[in-house]
Amino acid sequence: MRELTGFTDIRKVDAQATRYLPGHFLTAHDDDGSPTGQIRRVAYVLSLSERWHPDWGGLLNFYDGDSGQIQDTFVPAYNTLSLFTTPQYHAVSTVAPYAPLPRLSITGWLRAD
Ligand SMILES: O=C(O)CCC(=O)C(=O)O
Ligand SMILES: [Fe+2]
Repeated sequence: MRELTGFTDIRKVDAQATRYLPGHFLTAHDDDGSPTGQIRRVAYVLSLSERWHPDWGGLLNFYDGDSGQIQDTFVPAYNTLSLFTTPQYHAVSTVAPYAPLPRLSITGWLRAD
């Protein structure tokens, strides 16, 4: 991961398993860990929902700063690892009431603290 990302000071990784059900969401935030002493170089999302349709929500949207404009979207895709540098504004859109599956993933940060 150091070689892939170019951050040679990465020395640990944390992880959390997440399960978004209909109605779940994550509002815009930038993953800045400095208030708690964490140095988060790269965020990752390992998507584990076996199939997913964008109509079901749960989209990982990236904002252009805090302007509210969406500049990129990652749709959950099974067994796909998404990486992005932090801090960067992003959010997970609300999972639709009719989504037939939970949005499953393992997420965390590659850290230099
Ligand atoms: O689950 C995702 O796609 C992103 C989660 C996230 O942004 C976070 O936990 O900080
Ligand atoms: Fe995040």
